[in-house]
Amino acid sequence: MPKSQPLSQSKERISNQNSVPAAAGMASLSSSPEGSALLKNSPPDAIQEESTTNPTVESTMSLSKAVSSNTPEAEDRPSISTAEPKDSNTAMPSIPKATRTLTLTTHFGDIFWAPPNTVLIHACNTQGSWGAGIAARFRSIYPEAYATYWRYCVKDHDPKTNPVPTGSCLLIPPCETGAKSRRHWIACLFTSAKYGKAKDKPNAILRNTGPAVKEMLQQVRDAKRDGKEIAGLWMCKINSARFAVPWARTVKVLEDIEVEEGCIGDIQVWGYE
Ligand SMILES: Nc1ncnc2c1ncn2[C@@H]1O[C@H](COP(=O)(O)OP(=O)(O)OC[C@H]2O[C@H](OP(=O)(O)O)[C@H](O)[C@@H]2O)[C@@H](O)[C@H]1O
Repeated sequence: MPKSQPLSQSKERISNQNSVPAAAGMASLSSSPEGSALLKNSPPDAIQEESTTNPTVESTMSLSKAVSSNTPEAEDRPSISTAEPKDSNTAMPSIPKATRTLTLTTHFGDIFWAPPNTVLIHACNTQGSWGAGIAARFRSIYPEAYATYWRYCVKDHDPKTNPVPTGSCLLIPPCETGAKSRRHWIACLFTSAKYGKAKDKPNAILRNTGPAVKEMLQQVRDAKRDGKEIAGLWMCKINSARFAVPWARTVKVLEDIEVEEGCIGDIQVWGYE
């Protein structure tokens, strides 16, 4: 396990706009639109229940059940009894699957302690800059992943003419080649177009966060389906420092995200506050 290192809150920005990083294996996974809600077809009288599964951690789980509402009235039924289904089950409406929402557990410590094959999740701008805060730590620990992020933002897209869409995610597989390098996936959530004073407003950052996380969950699911090893999802308190969005507001967005079938539904949040 790597040693704990002090949080980097340096105000200095590492200049990167003018330097082309060393090449690294491209690892962009394609975007897909937001997943559809499982209860889209629920009858209007569906009952919603909310329960907190574990009060000691920040977690929420929503369950929804549907009640039959489309049994035909007696007068609408055909008078010939053979038209009635013999097995009453065949007349039952299909019961929608329960939906679950994302569960967060909070942990005190450094996100870079994660075991191999963990996905480390952080918030990014679309300009190709990991210049400050935890992003600068990512840049120094994972230079080849940084090169992939930079190329995606600046070469595959163009910050001025064809920027990476906010509300999307770039999932970078483990790609460091150094002897001592850590084998981590890195999920870049594009929650703001710009950084510094030009960063998006908190409400826009929050609007971008839900779709970006959903896309990340889908990309992780697809990677697992392709046989890739994913040990779990670890996140820092995204948006909360340089992007200036109170952490509690981001938590609310995260805990409302519906987890699609086959997707990991738990994220460990690591930090020192
Ligand atoms: N080792 C560690 N383990 C666990 N948690 C750690 C940690 N080190 C720091 N934290 C915490 O991680 C949270 C996020 O803090 P950040 O300010 O970095 O990120 P943010 O999401 O608000 O903003 C994104 C923009 O910040 C960057 O820099 P630039 O704008 O480019 O200059 C990017 O490039 C984006 O654009 C805070 O709770 C820190 O305490």
